[in-house]
This record gives sequence, structure tokens and C-alpha cells, in this order.
Amino acid sequence: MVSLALKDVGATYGRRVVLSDINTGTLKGGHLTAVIGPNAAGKSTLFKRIAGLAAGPGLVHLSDTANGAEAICYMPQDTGANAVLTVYESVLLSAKQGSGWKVKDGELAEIDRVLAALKINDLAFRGLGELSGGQRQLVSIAQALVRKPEVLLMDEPTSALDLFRQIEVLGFMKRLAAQSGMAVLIALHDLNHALRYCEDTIVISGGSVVASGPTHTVVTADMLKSVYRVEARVEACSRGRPVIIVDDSITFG
Ligand SMILES: Nc1ncnc2c1ncn2[C@@H]1O[C@H](COP(=O)(O)OP(=O)(O)OP(=O)(O)O)[C@@H](O)[C@H]1O
Repeated sequence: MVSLALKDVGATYGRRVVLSDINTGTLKGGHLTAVIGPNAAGKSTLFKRIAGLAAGPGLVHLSDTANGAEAICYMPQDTGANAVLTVYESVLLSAKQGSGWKVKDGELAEIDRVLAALKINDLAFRGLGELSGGQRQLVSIAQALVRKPEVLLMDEPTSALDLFRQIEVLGFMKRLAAQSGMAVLIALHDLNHALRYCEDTIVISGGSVVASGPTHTVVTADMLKSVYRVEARVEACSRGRPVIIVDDSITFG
């Protein structure tokens, strides 16, 4: 099963240093890791650096991969819609990326399977340009999944989805990771989703990792206060699951 580890990783845009000294333990395939932190902390930049789309020092170390650097797929936060293509064509194009244009029956069946799993098969022959924001986000997830990555970096994949689809997609990703051994890193702003679906969590603030480990040990009232500047409690709900209750924002000084 694939695993990923970051050693002294940094990222720069030109001369601007955005991330520095990012070290992680081994991030194992088979489960979801949340990457959380305030706006502009560096979450997207970290994903771009891991995917080789941003420059910087340090080592992104992949072990036990069948495909090397090709194993990594980055699903960006904002996906431009090529209005000329249908949903099906765009997903097929993504599946064929870097592997020639001959299409096998199995590949078409895989596209059908992914569209059905995300419950968007009814959109297959609609133009991308005529979709809603949430529909486009589901298509982006389909485009990433048909590439069968070993490491999938999902940048706020549920930000445009309604409540039903948020929990459907995250539950589906959790089952898929467990079945396939894929390592999934998900940038999230909804920390209750991190608590519910992600075994591990990495907290980025100001371009550095300020906490990491099993989610329930990382998402605490103290972290919410120091990193997010909110007064909050993590309490068990009536079903025994931990949930965050935010009481107030904190203004320092
Ligand atoms: N192409 C770029 N050139 C220069 N600076 C950039 C570029 N992209 C991002 N930045 C800067 O890098 C910092 C980190 O941005 P990044 O997008 O990684 O944050 P983020 O944690 O994903 O934020 P958000 O939660 O708001 O999406 C920010 O200060 C941002 O302005």
C-alpha cells in the first residue's frame, strides 16, 4: 500500500516563502487525512508542492507506489469549466491523460461506474458550461477518481455541495480509500467533517505545521483557540460522536 512522507518541505512563489519546514510522519494509504488551517495558511500550496506544481526545498517521499510521480493526483479548489465538453467527454479526457487516445471498453465501464457512484450519471451528456457549482464539483471529483491515483489531494472538495452530498461524498471517499489503499488528503474548512471522516489531521498555520496526528487528539478546544481564534468546545453528541460547538470569536489585544 502506498505511503507518503514529507521531509523539510517548503514552497515559494518567486521569492515569497509560503511554506517552510513541513515534516510529516508516514501518511499511509487506506484512509483520509484532513489538512486544516485558516485562510491563506498554505493548504493549497502544500498540495501543489506535493503534486510538483509549486517550487520549494525538501523531499516528498512516496513509498510502495506502482506509478511513481504519476501516482499523485491534485484536485484543485477552483476547476475551470471547458464549456465545449460534455461531462462524459471531460471525464474520459481526464482518464486518458498521459496514456494515449485508444479507448478500451473497461475504461468506459469505469467512467460509468464512477459517475454512478457519485450519482451524476444523469448529467453525463450535459455540457460542463451548463452545470451548477455543486454539479461541477462532483464532476471534478469524477475526473480525479477515473485516473485511479494512489495519492489523491482534494482541495476543499465539498465546499459547493449541499449537506446530503457532503456526507455522501466523504463517506464514499472513506470507503473507497479503505478498499483501494489510496492515500487521500483533504483540505477542509468544516472541522466537524474532519472529526467524522478523517483518521488523521494536519493543522497548517502561517505556512508551518502546528499540530498533526489522530484527528481527535488534534481538533481540541485549545487548537481552535490558538489557530482559529474561536472559543469552542468539542463535545460528544447524543450518538457519542465528537462535534464542535463554537461559542464566540476571540479578539486578542
Ligand atoms: N500564485 C501565487 N503567487 C503568490 N502568492 C500566492 C500564490 N498562490 C497563493 N499565494 C499566497 O500563498 C499563501 C497561501 O495560500 P494558499 O492558497 O496555499 O492558502 P490556503 O490555506 O489554501 O487558503 P484558503 O483556505 O483561503 O483556500 C497566501 O498568502 C496566498 O496569498
